[in-house]
Amino acid sequence: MALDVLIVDDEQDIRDLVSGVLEDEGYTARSAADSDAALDAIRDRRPSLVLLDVWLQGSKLDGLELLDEIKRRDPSLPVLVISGHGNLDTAVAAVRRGAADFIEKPFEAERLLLLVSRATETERLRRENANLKAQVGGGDELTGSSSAINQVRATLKRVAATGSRVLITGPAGVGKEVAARLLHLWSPRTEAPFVVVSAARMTPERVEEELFGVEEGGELARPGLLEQAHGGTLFLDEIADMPITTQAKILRVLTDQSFARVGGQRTVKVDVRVVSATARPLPDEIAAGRFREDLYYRLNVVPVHLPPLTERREDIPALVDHFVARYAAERRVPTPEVAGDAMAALQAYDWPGNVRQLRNIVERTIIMAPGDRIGRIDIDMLPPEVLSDQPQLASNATQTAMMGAPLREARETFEREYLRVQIRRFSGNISRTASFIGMERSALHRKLKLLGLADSRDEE
Ligand SMILES: Nc1ncnc2c1ncn2[C@@H]1O[C@H](COP(=O)(O)OP(=O)(O)OP(=O)(O)O)[C@@H](O)[C@H]1O
Repeated sequence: MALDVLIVDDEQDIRDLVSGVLEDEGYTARSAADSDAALDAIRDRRPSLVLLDVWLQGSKLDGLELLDEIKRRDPSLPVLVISGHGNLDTAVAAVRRGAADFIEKPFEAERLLLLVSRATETERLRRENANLKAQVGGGDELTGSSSAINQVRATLKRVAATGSRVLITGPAGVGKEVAARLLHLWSPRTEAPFVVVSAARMTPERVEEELFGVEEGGELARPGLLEQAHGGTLFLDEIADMPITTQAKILRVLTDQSFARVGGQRTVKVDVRVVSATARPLPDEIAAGRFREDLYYRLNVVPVHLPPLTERREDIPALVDHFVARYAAERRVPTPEVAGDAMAALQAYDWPGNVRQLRNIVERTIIMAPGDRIGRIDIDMLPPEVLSDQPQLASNATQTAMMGAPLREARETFEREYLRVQIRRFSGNISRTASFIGMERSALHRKLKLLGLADSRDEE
C-alpha cells in the first residue's frame, strides 16, 4: 500500500503538480490549502509525510507556525519543507525547528522524489518490519493437499486480488489465521500492515479502545488497531466474542469506512480490508441474540471453511513432515525420519486441538528425543495421549471370538476391522485407501460390500 503524503500549499498549481508527480510514483497524495485544512487532514488520518510550503498565504498559521504545531502534536511525523527561491533563511530555520529537510522552488521532479523517499524511509522500514514480523510470526503456508485444503487455497488465491471481505470458519487450531495471513500476502495490500484484533484476548471494555483508539481533548492520544491497519488488512479473530455494542460500530466501519475514536467526535476515515474468523457458527449466535445479523451478512461475503483434521487425515503426513523439519532446524539437528508405524498412529489419532495440537506434539517429541535416537521418530517416542487414543484393530472380546472361530470366519473379522481402521485413516477416501493397502479400487469396493462395510463413507 502506498505511503500517504499530505501537500500543504496555498497555490493550487503547485498542489496539483506535486500530487501528480507523487501519484505517478505510487504514493497517495492529499492536499490542503491552509493550516486549518492541514491540521484537519492530519487528524483525520496520520499521513506518512507532510510536504509544507513555508510561504503560506491567507492561512491562520504561517508555514513555520504550522510546522511547530504539527511537531508539537506528533514529533515523529516527518515534514519536508518547500521554500521559495531566496528564502534560504526560512528553510534553514524550518530544519532547526524539526523539518526533515527542505527543497527550493522551482524544483525538479527527480529531486523532489529523492527527498520524499528519504524523508519517508523510517516509515517504509517500519512497514517492512511489521510485514516481515507478520510473515515470520505466522510463517506457515497452508500445508496439505487434501481436496478441502486445495479448495481453500484456490478460493484464497482468487479472492486475494479483490477487496472482498472473507469470513473464515472452522474449529480452534485449524489454521484460520494462517489462511487470513495468506490472503493478505497474496493481495495487493501485502506491503501494508496485517493487524490482528482478538476480542477473546481483551476485556470488553478494552476492545473499543484497542480497535478505535483514544482521543483526549480533541487530540489523538492513542491510535487504534483500525488506524494502524490503514491500507492493509484487519483480521478480526473470534468475531463472535465482540461485544454487541462494538458490533454496531464495526458495522459502520464496514459500511462507510469511517469511525470515531473513543472520547472523540471527529470522523476518522480508513481504508482496510476486513477478514474475520469464527469457531462458533454465527447463525447460532444470531439465534441466541448475541450476534447482529446485518453484520454477519456484511462480513460473510466470501465464506471459507477449514474442516477439522479428522476430516482430512490425508494432510497429516505432510503437516508432520513440515513441523518435524521446522523444529529439527530450530534445534540444529538433522531432520529425523518418521517411522511408518509412528506416522500411522499420528494419522489415526483424533486431534481435538487440530493443527495447533499436532504442531505442539511434534515439537515436544523432538525436544524429548534422547540424543541417540534423534535420527528417527519411532512410535514409542510419541506422547501417551496419542498412543492411548488409537483405534483398536479388535477388542479383546473380538480377539477371543476370532481364536475360537474357523480360519475363514476369523479372517473375515480381521479384514473387517483392518479395513474399518484404514478407511478412517483416509477420511473415507476409497481410492487412497486402496492405493495404501495395495488393492485395486474396484476390488476394494467389492470387498467392502461383501464384508457389509459398503456404507463406509465414500467421499470421492
Ligand atoms: N495448513 C497448515 N499448514 C501449516 N501450519 C498450519 C496449518 N494450519 C494451522 N497451522 C499452524 O497451526 C497453528 C494454529 O493455526 P491458527 O492460529 O491459524 O489456527 P486458528 O484456526 O486461527 O486457531 P484459533 O481459532 O484457536 O485462533 C499455527 O501455529 C499455525 O501456524
